[in-house]
Amino acid sequence: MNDELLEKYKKDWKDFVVNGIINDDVEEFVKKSWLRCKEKSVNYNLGEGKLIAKEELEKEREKNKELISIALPIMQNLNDLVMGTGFALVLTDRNGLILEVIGEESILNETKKLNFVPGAIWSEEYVGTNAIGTSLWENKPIQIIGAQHYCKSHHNWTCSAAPIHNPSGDIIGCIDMSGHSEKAHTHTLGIVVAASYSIDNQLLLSQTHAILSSTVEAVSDGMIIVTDDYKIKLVNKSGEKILGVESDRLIDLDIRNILGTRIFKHTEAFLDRIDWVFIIDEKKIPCSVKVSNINIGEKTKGMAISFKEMKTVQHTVNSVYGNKAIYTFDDIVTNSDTLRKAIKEAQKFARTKGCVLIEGESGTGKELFAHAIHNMSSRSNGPFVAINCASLPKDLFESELFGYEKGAFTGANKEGKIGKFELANEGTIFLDEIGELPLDFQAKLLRVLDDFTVTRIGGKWPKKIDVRIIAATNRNLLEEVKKKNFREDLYYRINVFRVYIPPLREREGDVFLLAQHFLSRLNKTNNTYKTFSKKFLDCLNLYPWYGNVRELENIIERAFYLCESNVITSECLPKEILLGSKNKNEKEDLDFTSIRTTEEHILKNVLSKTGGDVLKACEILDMSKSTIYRKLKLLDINPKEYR
Ligand SMILES: Nc1ncnc2c1ncn2[C@@H]1O[C@H](COP(=O)(O)OP(=O)(O)OP(=O)(O)O)[C@@H](O)[C@H]1O
Repeated sequence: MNDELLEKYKKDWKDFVVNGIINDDVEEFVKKSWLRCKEKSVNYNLGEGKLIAKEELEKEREKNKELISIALPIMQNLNDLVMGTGFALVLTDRNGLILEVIGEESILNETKKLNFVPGAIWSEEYVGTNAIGTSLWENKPIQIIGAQHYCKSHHNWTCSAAPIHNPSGDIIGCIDMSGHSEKAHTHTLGIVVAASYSIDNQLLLSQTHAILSSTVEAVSDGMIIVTDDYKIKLVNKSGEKILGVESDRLIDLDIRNILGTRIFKHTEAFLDRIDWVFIIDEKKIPCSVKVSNINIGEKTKGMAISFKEMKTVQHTVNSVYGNKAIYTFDDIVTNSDTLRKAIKEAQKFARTKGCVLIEGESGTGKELFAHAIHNMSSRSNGPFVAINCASLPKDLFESELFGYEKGAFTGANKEGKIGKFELANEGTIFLDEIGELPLDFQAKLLRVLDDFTVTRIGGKWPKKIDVRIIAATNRNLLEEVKKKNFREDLYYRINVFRVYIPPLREREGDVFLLAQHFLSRLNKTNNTYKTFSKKFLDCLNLYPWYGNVRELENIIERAFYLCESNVITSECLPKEILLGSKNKNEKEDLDFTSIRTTEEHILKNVLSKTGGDVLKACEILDMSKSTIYRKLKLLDINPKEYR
């Protein structure tokens, strides 16, 4: 700095402070600052920074923790560069409070005398025009040389300061470089400006990183970030939970050690989710995985791997579809010794792992038993997936039971579909009406039962499944085996434990007991106190109940709602029950052919009334969908012919 200029500054200062004259060539920002100082009656003979208490300084440093942690390393680098040139580097908060000072010992000893130390406020208000206070006021980089300072004690100094901004653009502090006035150089200001930009950028990066980290932590999926050379750099909390390890153990590990190499060659994994297995400490964790490239410009700099445990996928689908067993053995109402014996046996079987075959006429309670067996088994916390083999179109068997990969066939869901066997993993699959299973599918089912693996349609790898099979039928399966409608090997495979549920007409006392049971349930839900008339109960007792408990349940419900008084009378029974009960003995003597003929007659009649609409026919006949389809098949009736 040339001496002439330093002398000129001194003269300008004297003219202003002593004579009250502002020379025209005084720089604008200096002029404005001097006027502010005068207005605030700053004492130009003082100029020592105002010290705050130690505890207050600690509080302020805590508040500015992030700023200090980012700025300090940058200041230290700068200090190493300018070492020996007689400068001190200072960091302040937004009010000019000094948070950090670094520099050479000799210069720090001098600055101490002016309270140019941590804990001192260097705003214009306390020390007049100076680079720190003035740049914070002006919100721009400022250099103040010699007598441009308002206070006389700073006239041997030169300071250059630049404000620091947070990512929203607010001033949060400033960085300053101070030295003797003869060392003043515009380059010093340039250095300070570069440092403040660098701090601004680091703050922005730190904020972006914080946003990214909390986003990654907020997602419920597991997430792993890897570099382009497969090194793991981040694992979120959900990821740690799914994989059962802390991220410390995974950081810097090659992802291929736990996910294999093949997935990274699989284009599908980059386009969509794919089922894959993590292997950690020899433990296999099947997951649904998606890999996404992290691209910066044209270059791939790493990958983001998101994953869900297959168990969670299975659990979500099961809770949406309500794949749960709701009944227990306590829900089975009976007075019959034979049924009690069946319950005892079923309870024994429930505790084993073997397949159970439940036989009984339609509506006897086979599904109820299946629920109860599942709920008493060790799999009771797992899913219970029921599938009715009679109501499933032949073409859909495989896709429903085994699932399919996306794009496996025309018309398939484009995301692919998880099959019932996979959904039932660690639980039970209930194959109702197994006797209706087409022969070609029986062979496929047998293969599943042999090795407990399933391969989705269009899938490349078989998946191991852990399911218990409960099957039910209202046919005489052994007869079907003899007729070659059912595979003998499959019959013996599923018939490990057999439960036979006797028809309602053979269960003494059950009609009355169940009728009362259904009535109290209805009374409870409707808050009523209805009872049955004696004649009503007599009619029930005389009726043969070929539709079993389901038919009885429907009749009671119908009578309950039809009957307006508190006593349910026989008038609320449908004609066929009244008629049926009158002719019970005759009915029991009917041979199978005559029942078959009657059923055929009724079904055809109803179908012609409903125009071939099977669902409407179900309603009219109080029959389940599966029963009606089974009967239609048995009687060789094609509903389409009635349209
Ligand atoms: N012993 C019982 N106690 C209470 N409710 C019963 C009993 N048996 C059957 N039910 C009820 O009767 C109805 C029919 O039972 P379920 O569906 O289990 O019969 P199913 O033999 O599986 O019939 P289908 O062969 O037509 O599928 C259900 O509402 C069930 O809750």
